[in-house]
Amino acid sequence: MNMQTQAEPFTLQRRNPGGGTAPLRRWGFANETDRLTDVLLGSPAHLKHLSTSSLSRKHLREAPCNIQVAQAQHAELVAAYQHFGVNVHVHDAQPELPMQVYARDSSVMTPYGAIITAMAQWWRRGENYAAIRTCERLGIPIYDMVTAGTFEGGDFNVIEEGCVLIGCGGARTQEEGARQVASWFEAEGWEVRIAFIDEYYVHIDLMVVPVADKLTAVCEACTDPAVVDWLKGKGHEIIDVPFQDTMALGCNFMSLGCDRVIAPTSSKTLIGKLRARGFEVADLDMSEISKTGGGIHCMAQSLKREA
Ligand SMILES: NC(=O)NCCC[C@H](N)C(=O)O
Repeated sequence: MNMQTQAEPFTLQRRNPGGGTAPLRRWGFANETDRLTDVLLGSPAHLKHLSTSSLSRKHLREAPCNIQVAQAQHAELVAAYQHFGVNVHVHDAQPELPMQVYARDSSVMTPYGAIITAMAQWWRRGENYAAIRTCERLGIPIYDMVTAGTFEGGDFNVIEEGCVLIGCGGARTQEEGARQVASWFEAEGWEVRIAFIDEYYVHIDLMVVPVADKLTAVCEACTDPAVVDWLKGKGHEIIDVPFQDTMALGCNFMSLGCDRVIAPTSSKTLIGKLRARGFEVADLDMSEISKTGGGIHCMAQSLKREA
């Protein structure tokens, strides 16, 4: 029997309310640092530089994004995934969705299927419906959909197998949404920690991103020290990313597993520390596209990772 015949059928709600939902065979991952085989990206075809956050507003005032350059930078990102042998899946581009390039946010992959989130800003809400269609097209069963307030995918941060850090800034992910998702994963037997952050930072994946097993990049200058202690208490080594780099999305990179990382060129300290540890780092100039408020991690959703 091949993988395809073993794949679970597409469904709109796979979650077992009492917990014990079976992990998927065809899609998903145990953690965010195993070898990435399939990634979901969004097209920048209809990207617009909108006033979405303090960070994007600052660039909008000073030097708005050159969309053509941003699109070329995104093409380099796609090429990098392909270079590393990752299968790239892309949402169908829709002119009504100017932020669809940030594929991390409208849905979230889990070991049990995708969560359809609930975007906070009206110009991103349609991305949730588009994500349902993408799941149907790719045959990814939906675990569940967020119905209690708003919840954005950049706030669902799998720290290690069976452990998730949920960001809650209020403006994007509301406490109601965070608690609903937390309750699902607690029922599955996961350790769940909610991190309250200032809405200035938009999502928790601006400041905390897993690199490898027990190795996590954190901007210690803006991350709650209790979260840093919690990570250390779990045996994680921390790679500290400077505040200024973090504000330029320098802590927002993608682990491909097997000591390979895609990171923004501007994040010199992180790249230096990773290379010193023997990591292969593909560094890409993301400076133009990131003016619109997100980085490499925000633009990617792991669909499948293999141990
Ligand atoms: N996970 C992320 O941090 N995503 C970045 C989203 C950027 C987009 N301009 C937004 O503000 O929604």
